[in-house]
Amino acid sequence: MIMKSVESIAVIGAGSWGTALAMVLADNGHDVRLWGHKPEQIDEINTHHTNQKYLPDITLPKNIIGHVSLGEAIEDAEVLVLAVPTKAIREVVNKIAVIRKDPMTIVHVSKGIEPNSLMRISEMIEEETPSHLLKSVVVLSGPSHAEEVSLRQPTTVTVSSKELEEAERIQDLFINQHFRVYTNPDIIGVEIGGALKNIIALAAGITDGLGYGDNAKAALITRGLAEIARLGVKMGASPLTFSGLTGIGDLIVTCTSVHSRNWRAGNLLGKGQNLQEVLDNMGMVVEGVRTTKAAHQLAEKYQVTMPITDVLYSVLFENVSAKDAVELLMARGKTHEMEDLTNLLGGQ
Ligand SMILES: NC(=O)C1=CN([C@@H]2O[C@H](COP(=O)(O)OP(=O)(O)OC[C@H]3O[C@@H](n4cnc5c(N)ncnc54)[C@H](OP(=O)(O)O)[C@@H]3O)[C@@H](O)[C@H]2O)C=CC1
Ligand SMILES: O=C(CO)COP(=O)(O)O
Repeated sequence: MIMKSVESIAVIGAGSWGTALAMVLADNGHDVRLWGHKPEQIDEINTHHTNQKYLPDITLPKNIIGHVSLGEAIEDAEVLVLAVPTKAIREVVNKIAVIRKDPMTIVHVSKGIEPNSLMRISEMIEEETPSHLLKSVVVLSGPSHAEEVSLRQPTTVTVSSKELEEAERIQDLFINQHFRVYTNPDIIGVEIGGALKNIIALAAGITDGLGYGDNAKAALITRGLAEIARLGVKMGASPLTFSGLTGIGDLIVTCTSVHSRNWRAGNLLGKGQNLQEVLDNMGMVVEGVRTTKAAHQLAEKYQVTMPITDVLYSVLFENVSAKDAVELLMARGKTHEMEDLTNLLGGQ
């Protein structure tokens, strides 16, 4: 039994992931305030202890208190868990910065890269928060579908921060017998792996939707990992991070699960629906679409070859058909699987 001190924690964003993480923190005995911007949803959370739109048929612990007032939610909470889609991060952090008086630790759990600025989420948070208000930024990431976490099924994640002690402190807040939390000092690798796996999950959904099989999916996962790592290392990440939970781990869970919104969106695209139709019907965030735009720009900036990202970009934004995209990938010029052959051959 792990003994924990009780903290007041504000979870900002009452969608699937914010609600599931609020449950983990509430199970650990913390005083959890869950902020959402829809009064009827917060009323449902406080009255019925449910969040039917995002986690149907799950009963929430009674120590999760819903708030529509951001000021009330973050008051006295030294740790804030940001669980909104990447495109809402700046807006929400701005609102917090206006209200907040004391320094805070922000834990973000979102998986995306901002197009054009090409910033990781921790960088966006740092840019939007006055330095006297920001104690530290921690990212929590890894193979973790909210649907399974809310059922208290075994799950492993990683936390990372520029300050190891802060990551360890957040590890302590979340860890329990169902939810195992590791630390990793490589914040660049953790954020890049979490964001870019959504691109590959969209592609895996597409090949499933087209009727291709396990060979295609295994190819996407392994070659997807290769291009994510290639970019990540150029951006300053450790190559080892991509063989961990936030790299291959998250790729596996997202490319192979019907829980994944990115996989589901890709699947519908593969079956012939158009992007707008798919996104309109999803009702939840599909991060991989914007991140494909950002990764396409990153590949250009860092001069990295990212064939899967490139063909997915052409499907999403240039009207190339899914079937043609797969043919384009298969018809690429021949190449070596491992890029650094000299190292593999022992320096010969
Ligand atoms: N779901 C999962 O299993 C996991 C998700 N993640 C990541 O977590 C992040 C959040 O995803 P998830 O919770 O699943 O997404 P959902 O679509 O389930 O929920 C998003 C929540 O954010 C709210 N929101 C959106 N825009 C704003 C805004 N401008 N201001 C305030 N609230 C806003 C939505 O409100 P509304 O209801 O009004 O739309 C909703 O409550 C994503 O980056 C995702 O990649 C990471 C790991 C697992
Ligand atoms: O990141 C996730 C699981 O680790 C959730 O993926 P989706 O956003 O595709 O549902």
